[in-house]
Amino acid sequence: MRMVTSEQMRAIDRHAIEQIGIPAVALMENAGRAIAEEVLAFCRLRREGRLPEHPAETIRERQAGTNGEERDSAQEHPAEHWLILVGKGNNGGDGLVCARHLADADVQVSLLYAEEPERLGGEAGLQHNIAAALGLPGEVYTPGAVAAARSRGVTGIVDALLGTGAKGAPRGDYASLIREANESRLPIVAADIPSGLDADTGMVHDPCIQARITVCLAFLKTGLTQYPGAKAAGDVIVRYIGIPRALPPGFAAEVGVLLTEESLRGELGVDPGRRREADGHKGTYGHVLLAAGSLTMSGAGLLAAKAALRAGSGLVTWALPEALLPHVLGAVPELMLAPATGDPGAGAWNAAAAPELLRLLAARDVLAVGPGLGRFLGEDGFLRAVWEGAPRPLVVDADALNVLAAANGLAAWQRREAATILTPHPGEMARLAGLSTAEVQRDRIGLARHFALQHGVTLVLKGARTVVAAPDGRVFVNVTGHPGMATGGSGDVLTGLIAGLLAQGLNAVQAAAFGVYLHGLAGERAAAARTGNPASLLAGDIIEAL
Ligand SMILES: NC(=O)C1=CN([C@@H]2O[C@H](COP(=O)(O)OP(=O)(O)OC[C@H]3O[C@@H](n4cnc5c(N)ncnc54)[C@H](O)[C@@H]3O)[C@@H](O)[C@H]2O)[C@@H](O)CC1
Ligand SMILES: [K+]
Repeated sequence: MRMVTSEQMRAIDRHAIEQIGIPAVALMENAGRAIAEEVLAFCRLRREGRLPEHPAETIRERQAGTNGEERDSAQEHPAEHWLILVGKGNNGGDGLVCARHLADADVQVSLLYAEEPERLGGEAGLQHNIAAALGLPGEVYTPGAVAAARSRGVTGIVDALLGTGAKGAPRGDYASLIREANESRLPIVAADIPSGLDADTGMVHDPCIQARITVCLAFLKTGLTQYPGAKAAGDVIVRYIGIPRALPPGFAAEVGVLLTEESLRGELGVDPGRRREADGHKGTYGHVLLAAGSLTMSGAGLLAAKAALRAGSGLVTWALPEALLPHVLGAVPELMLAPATGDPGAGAWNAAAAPELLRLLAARDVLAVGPGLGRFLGEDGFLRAVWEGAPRPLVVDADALNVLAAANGLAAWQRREAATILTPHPGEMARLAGLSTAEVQRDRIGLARHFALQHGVTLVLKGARTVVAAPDGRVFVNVTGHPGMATGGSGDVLTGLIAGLLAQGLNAVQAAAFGVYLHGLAGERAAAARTGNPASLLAGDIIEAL
């Protein structure tokens, strides 16, 4: 599934209307009807008592006419009365079309305009005229209007106040309407995006609609994929409105992609089934070299190494401080162990290990460095030697990222010839980019894209809805996984997984994207296989579920 910024959406809209000649009013008609269909689907679930208590914050696409919601009769919605909040732009126009279709399905509707309806222009003005001609009841907002509507028996709200044309935090009566709508505790279906959401970054302004469902029009907006926006959006349903799926020339490489099995096969060219050749042997599937672990964090190395094996890497060699060897010997019998030189006996790394690693790497396909590495004397020289000397794909994680950050970020490091994948969590990203964690989270997609482009690396910015950014500027967002995966060792598993996929010949972007997708999916399966409660998940369970 592709995702666009508001600017990209505007350009795609313009292309559809001006170049292809699809009338804007036809698009608005489809948009409003799609929203009405989703409201009716919601009403049906509620009537049948099948509504989950909370939205699952999922993102899916639904085709017109495939939601099983043909046409509901009055008998089916005897008690439904929806309040439509109408802004003055095209988002409001969508709301007015939606109101008309709901009324036609015998749902009672009331229109609540944020501004004098005479100020609605273009297609939205046209829709106002139609609503007036039909006699749909409407009023202009005055304080307390939502509570008053609720006391008149309103059962749900359509938020058609602000869409992709919104600039900054909602102002004036728009802000008051949003606050009143949230305070009403009525279920809210948002048109295109929740009003108050930054459609590009996922940041929420104060106030922002807290929707139960967001019916996103034409293409998924990137801001709906990132928290806190994803929470404000509730369940996101992307609906086709007649804008051709084929993007205008030059757009294909620009827009982001949501990671699904379909996009893995399509945009990324990955075979998620990972068929192995009948005549393959362990050499066919690559050899990972892992530099990880220290005395108190040997588990990080074990987890990463095991995950690389589970990812399907033919062989895995774990290079580790010599003093660790007796403790981990036999823990994973499939592993090969390479005690690193220069261990002063304390189970810590040493700068002298770098040449040894590079020598080992000559007969291996990929190097992953970082999990449980610890901080040590000469770490900067160690990492720099590896960075500059490794002619194979390199995955940099955890403490190795902190070494990079301490060395003043990537600016002072030469660009590597072979692929480089960095896998920071938001705190590590903040250190790498010289920002605060809050600043990183404010625009995860934008920052990841910029960083990857600037430094020529593949960046995996972890956290809920992990972002993968490619050195050519493409971005991918992952939706698999759950908060139970925020547990010690989970990142080490991801590093091993990505390295294992690289060893099997996937390129850096494929391995990073497929790795985060699989990691989340395995986490979901692991939680389901246990108690179903994600909180009890251990990182090792993710490996077992791979
Ligand atoms: N062809 C198209 O362009 C289509 C657009 N569609 C809808 O149109 C929306 C975009 O419409 P518009 O570009 O007209 O913009 P919006 O409807 O998002 O709102 C823009 C209006 O709100 C006001 N406004 C902006 N920021 C504000 C703020 N912070 N506080 C208060 N008022 C503010 C502006 O004065 C402007 O008139 C989409 O989100 C979608 O819902 C759909 O109808 C499908 C077709
Ligand atoms: K909206």
